Amino acid sequence: KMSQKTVLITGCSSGIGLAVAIKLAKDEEQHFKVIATMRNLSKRGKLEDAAGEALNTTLEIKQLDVCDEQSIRQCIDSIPDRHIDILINNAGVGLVGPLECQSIEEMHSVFETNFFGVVRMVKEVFPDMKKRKSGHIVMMSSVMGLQGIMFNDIYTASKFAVEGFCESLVVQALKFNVCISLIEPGSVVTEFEMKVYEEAEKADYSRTDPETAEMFINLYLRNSRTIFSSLGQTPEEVAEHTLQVITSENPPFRHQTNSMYTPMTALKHADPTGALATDVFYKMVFEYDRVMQASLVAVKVLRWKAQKVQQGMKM
Ligand SMILES: NC(=O)C1=CN([C@@H]2O[C@H](COP(=O)(O)OP(=O)(O)OC[C@H]3O[C@@H](n4cnc5c(N)ncnc54)[C@H](OP(=O)(O)O)[C@@H]3O)[C@@H](O)[C@H]2O)C=CC1
Ligand SMILES: CC1=C(/C=C/C(C)=C/C=C/C(C)=C/C=O)C(C)(C)CCC1
Repeated sequence: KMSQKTVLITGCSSGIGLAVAIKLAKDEEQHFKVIATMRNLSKRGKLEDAAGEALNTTLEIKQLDVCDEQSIRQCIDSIPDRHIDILINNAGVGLVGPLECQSIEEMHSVFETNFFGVVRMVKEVFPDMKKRKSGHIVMMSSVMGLQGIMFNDIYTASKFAVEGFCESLVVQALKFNVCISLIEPGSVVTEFEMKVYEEAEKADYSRTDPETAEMFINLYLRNSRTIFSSLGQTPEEVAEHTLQVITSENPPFRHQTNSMYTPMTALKHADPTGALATDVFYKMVFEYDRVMQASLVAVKVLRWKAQKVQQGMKM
């Protein structure tokens, strides 16, 4: 029987982090001891409810803010021998909109969480893993860690930073028998989406020109909603992929969870000048808007039908 592995996950108050924590804690063979962390323990209710019997058996909740070195140190020091087998860097925030409407402080805070949050965690955990000659570090990256998407300039840059960081670190890690994996979901239906829309609603569009504001609201936001409702995965689907990655005999360095996004991330490799990727995105946004909307509706219908068939088979 496989021995129990200690898994520390960041950002477990909602969404993907919560789903991964629950998935691993409810593993039938109890392969995992989950340390589900969140920056604000007053938000623990949802995780506790979902955990049920797993709470305080295979799942333990601890405070950890990826932007606060002291809270990271405290949390990890509280773990017996500081022994973490698998670290899942999930905590992250989004930011959408025209650059001119965003303050440098907001941008800093995206990088503090999405990039430096990962760096702080890895800095604290990697040396122990190297000493033990074992361990696995997993990042919740994004397809936006591979391909930029209009009006996600800063968020995309923060995920590219994570990808570059890992690409560099992975070779050293391999020498110490430590694995690194980047999980790259496309759109996932979580509070993430709502949070960025709410921020977008509060934004001051007088700081940009009317044409840009119009593009953001009528092209980006509208298409983005359609994309989430047609291509969006559930956090449980991403959790299933995460389980596959951490239990894999030979864990992949990169893993996309939604094959619908794979062609989009391959464009830059098909044409190193970058013209193909830029051209395809330009056309999708400005010329084939209606074709794209129509095909997304078709995808939605097909997924809905597939779901019905699946439900039918279960009965
Ligand atoms: N939703 C999507 O479409 C996609 C998301 N991702 C990535 O998945 C990850 C999870 O996002 P998702 O579940 O969708 O979004 P949610 O907003 O549902 O969850 C984000 C989590 O991160 C936490 N968090 C934010 N800042 C900090 C911090 N400083 N310290 C600790 N925790 C923090 C939040 O805590 P709090 O409740 O306190 O704010 C929350 O628990 C992110 O890294 C995101 O970039 C990747 C691809 C697609
Ligand atoms: C594909 C695509 C679009 C939007 C994609 C979106 C909105 C993806 C969201 C991904 C997320 C949220 C990843 C999180 O890390 C556009 C620009 C509307 C039109 C062109 C094609």
